[in-house]
Amino acid sequence: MAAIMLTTMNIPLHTSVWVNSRRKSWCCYASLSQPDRKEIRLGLPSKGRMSADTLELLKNCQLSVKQVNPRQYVAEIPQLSNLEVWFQRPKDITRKLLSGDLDLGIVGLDTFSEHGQGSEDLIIVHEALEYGDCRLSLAIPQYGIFENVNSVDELAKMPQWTEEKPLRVATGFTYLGPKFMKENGLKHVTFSTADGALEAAPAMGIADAILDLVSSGTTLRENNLKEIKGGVVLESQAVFIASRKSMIQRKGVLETTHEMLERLEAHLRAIGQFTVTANMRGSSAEEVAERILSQPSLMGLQGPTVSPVFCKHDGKVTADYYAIVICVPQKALYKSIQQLRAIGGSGVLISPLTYIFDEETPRWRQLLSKLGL
Ligand SMILES: Nc1ncnc2c1ncn2[C@@H]1O[C@H](COP(=O)(O)OP(=O)(O)OP(=O)(O)O)[C@@H](O)[C@H]1O
Ligand SMILES: O=P(O)(O)OC[C@H]1O[C@H](OP(=O)(O)OP(=O)(O)O)[C@H](O)[C@@H]1O
Ligand SMILES: [Mg+2]
Repeated sequence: MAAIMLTTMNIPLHTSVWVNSRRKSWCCYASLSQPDRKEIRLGLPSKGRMSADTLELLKNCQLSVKQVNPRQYVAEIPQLSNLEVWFQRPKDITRKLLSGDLDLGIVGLDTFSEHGQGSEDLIIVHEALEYGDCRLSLAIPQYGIFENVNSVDELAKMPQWTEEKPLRVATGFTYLGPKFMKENGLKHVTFSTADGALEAAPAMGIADAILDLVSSGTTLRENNLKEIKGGVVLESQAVFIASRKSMIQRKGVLETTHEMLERLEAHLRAIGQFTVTANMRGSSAEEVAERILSQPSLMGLQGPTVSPVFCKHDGKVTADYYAIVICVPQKALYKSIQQLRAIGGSGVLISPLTYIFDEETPRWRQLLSKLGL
């Protein structure tokens, strides 16, 4: 941790550092992009829903975060040299990427969209880390004047909303909320905000509608609220984000981004995929391959690997059997086994795949082109 302590103590004299004891995080109003900082900084969610799943994902990518104790906000990933992990609230991760105090981060797309506010300096490097699924959705009461209102259009057409008496919406999403209402033709709207338990606002008479995150829908139902057609502002899951400036200007950030992206993609691509090996009698590798390719569930990622199994008969080495290896998604597994058997496959072995490394990750190309490189 010596390097990290050095960074903290290296803050220039003109910097004002303030400690917010309630949130136990510190912010730095110094030179925003910190050009002299040598370490690469990755922001990860400090607590809440995203935290454990983020650490689990990185562990599965062989990027385990080493945290000395859970109350410490800084850690490291030994596989990634010169990288500091800073645990922060998701919204602060986005803000600190914008200010240049972090270079990389993992947050929900909802937080990214709300607090990133479309900034060109923030880039989504991987848009689907496959956890933290939820949607930002508009909800209204199931009762009273809303009983027969089931879509945003119907809500917009209600005669009740006027300049003097606008639709009152409670939300923590004060950037995305107004933007969505404007785009959907809701002219007379006012917003109020709160940090949590927004679902109580309509029953308390504070708001007519709420705009909040929904995953199971239980909280809405328990509070007699309903989602409406056209009311989903965005579908969210965890995303890997980076600062454009950092990737271009700060030494090592682009390389670290590449390594993380490769590992993330290799792991995520392998989820739910299995390698299937089997033996098959045949006259040649091509003939066996043709039989396999005649079955729709046996195509594999790039067609089957077919290798001869050599035996010695009467002093002569021949290949009567072929070993085949294919990659099959879990949902097609049983069908694949049936199809393999139908074409003469025997001794079928199945094992889960851990990583699939492609020649080049498709997202890496996209990233380079976004960066103009
Ligand atoms: N049902 C859900 N409700 C809220 N967030 C969800 C839900 N399902 C997934 N998420 C994801 O988890 C994130 C919330 O994580 P967390 O609770 O750590 O932060 P937070 O509540 O925004 O932080 P804070 O406590 O500072 O408000 C959301 O931004 C979203 O991406
Ligand atoms: O659709 P569901 O599965 O019911 O989840 C949605 C609820 O979860 C979140 O609240 P959280 O638990 O973070 O509490 P808070 O609103 O007080 O922050 C969100 O703000 C919703 O209220
Ligand atoms: Mg919360």
